[in-house]
Amino acid sequence: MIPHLKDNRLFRQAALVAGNWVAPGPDAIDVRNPATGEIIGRVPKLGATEARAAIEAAQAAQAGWAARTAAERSQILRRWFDLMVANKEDLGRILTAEQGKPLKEAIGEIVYGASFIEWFSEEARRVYGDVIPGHQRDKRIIVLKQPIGVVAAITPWNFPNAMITRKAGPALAAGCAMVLKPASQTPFSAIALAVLGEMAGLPEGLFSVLTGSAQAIGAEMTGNALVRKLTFTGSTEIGAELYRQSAPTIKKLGLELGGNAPFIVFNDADLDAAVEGALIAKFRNNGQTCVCANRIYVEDGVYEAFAGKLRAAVSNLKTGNGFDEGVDLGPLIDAAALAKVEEHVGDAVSKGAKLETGGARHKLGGTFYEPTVLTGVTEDMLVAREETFGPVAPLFRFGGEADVIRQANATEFGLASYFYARDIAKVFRVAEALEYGMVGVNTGLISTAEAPFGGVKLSGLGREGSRYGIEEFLETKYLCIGGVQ
Ligand SMILES: NC(=O)c1ccc[n+]([C@@H]2O[C@H](COP(=O)([O-])OP(=O)(O)OC[C@H]3O[C@@H](n4cnc5c(N)ncnc54)[C@H](O)[C@@H]3O)[C@@H](O)[C@H]2O)c1
Ligand SMILES: O=C[C@H](O)CS(=O)(=O)O
Repeated sequence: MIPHLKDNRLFRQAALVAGNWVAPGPDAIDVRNPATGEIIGRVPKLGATEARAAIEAAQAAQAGWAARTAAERSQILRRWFDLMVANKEDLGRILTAEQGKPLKEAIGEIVYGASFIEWFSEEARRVYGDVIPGHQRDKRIIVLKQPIGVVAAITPWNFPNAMITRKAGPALAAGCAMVLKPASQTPFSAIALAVLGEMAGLPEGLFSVLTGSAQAIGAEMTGNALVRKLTFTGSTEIGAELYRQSAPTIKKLGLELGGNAPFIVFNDADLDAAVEGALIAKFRNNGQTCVCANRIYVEDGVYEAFAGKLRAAVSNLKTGNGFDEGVDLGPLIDAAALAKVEEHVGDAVSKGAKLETGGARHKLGGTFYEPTVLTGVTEDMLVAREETFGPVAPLFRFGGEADVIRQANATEFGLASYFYARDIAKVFRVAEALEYGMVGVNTGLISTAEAPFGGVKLSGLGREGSRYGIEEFLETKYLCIGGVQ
């Protein structure tokens, strides 16, 4: 159970399948608090049969949902948003219990996640088509935008609320239905969203939440022809597998995948602002975000000054249980995540990097790790090539713009990137040269519902959020009307 909830209806140990709540069976999945290892609850282990039932119910519900006016859909989404905000403390407590991030940060994610429902409750009423001048005297050309239909969504553990609403918001606003499989580590945030969705008036069967076997549920989602769009957020490896599985039914795909973000500090940067930006871009969610600064490049002229400021700031970060007052960094999600962080730090130090602060498991034990700053990092180290996904800030030195652009782009990923500089000509040159879907200029926090979130290369396909985000859930139909004399 989750202590101190104001409304215990939000913590439900069940999955929502085709409008029915399904309780855990004998093969239930245990969900643990990553900070303590304690079991906080259990969810049913569902598979292809339940996924198929949910998809068929979604197909049936979607037609009626799409037939409603845009204003009617907008009003229900707005109620969903209002309920999320009204219950943000409870939703935050559920999120901290299953994911580990500090409660203040978890509530921040609820507000951020709710903003996608708010944004797309507004976009719902602005899905416009076109009327195009005919190519012949008797022809009229009309372009319609129509909902793609049944959408399958698979989401990760690191943002167990916002990665769902960033998909459900535009999908439902467009008139689609959704079958969701959340991460098994963090199902209760998704279930709480479904509870609030029912309260808001989402029709039965329109939104299902399936907990259980990722492979079995995923195979049904990718193989079932009724599913016309698959939207996935997670690792590039799994995203590529789902891409392959979806090919026989030619589904529309949305892939929000891994990252390897460079964070560049030029000689003319505001160093204090750059340190503040690095703290956010590197240590938000304990370094477990896809847009985290994975490589920090600092120009020769300010390297020592920046390294000293960052070391001092990181040394003040407090690691602990997300429910405890004043905690900045929670636990890593599991032992595998801890092992990867240790591997990256050990590899860097063995190849000559210097530990400025941290660099070891935290005295709290479990999956807690000390916030770490490394200097003297070079391109041959693992941290240069792989997504660390933990509280490790590796500082590379560079000399000159061309050098750092080459280093920054030397990766198969292309999600987020950041740089600090004040010369306006340099700002435009560097922003245009970086091969990424998103560029933060003099800021370390770029994620917002107003902007198109997404990447290039192995970081994925499509965009989420902004006016572009709803297009991902629409089909374009062209009418050619003849005989109009
Ligand atoms: N681009 C983004 O917006 C974004 C956001 C968050 C996380 N991520 C990326 O996700 C990764 C970390 O998250 P993760 O560990 O949950 O990723 P993951 O790929 O292991 O899991 C993501 C989701 O896919 C499911 N899954 C796993 N194997 C599957 C299969 N064979 N078939 C169907 N579903 C399957 C999981 O249960 C989970 O729900 C990192 O690489 C991170 O960069 C990207
Ligand atoms: O992990 C990456 C998510 O997209 C989190 S956020 O959108 O950057 O907050």
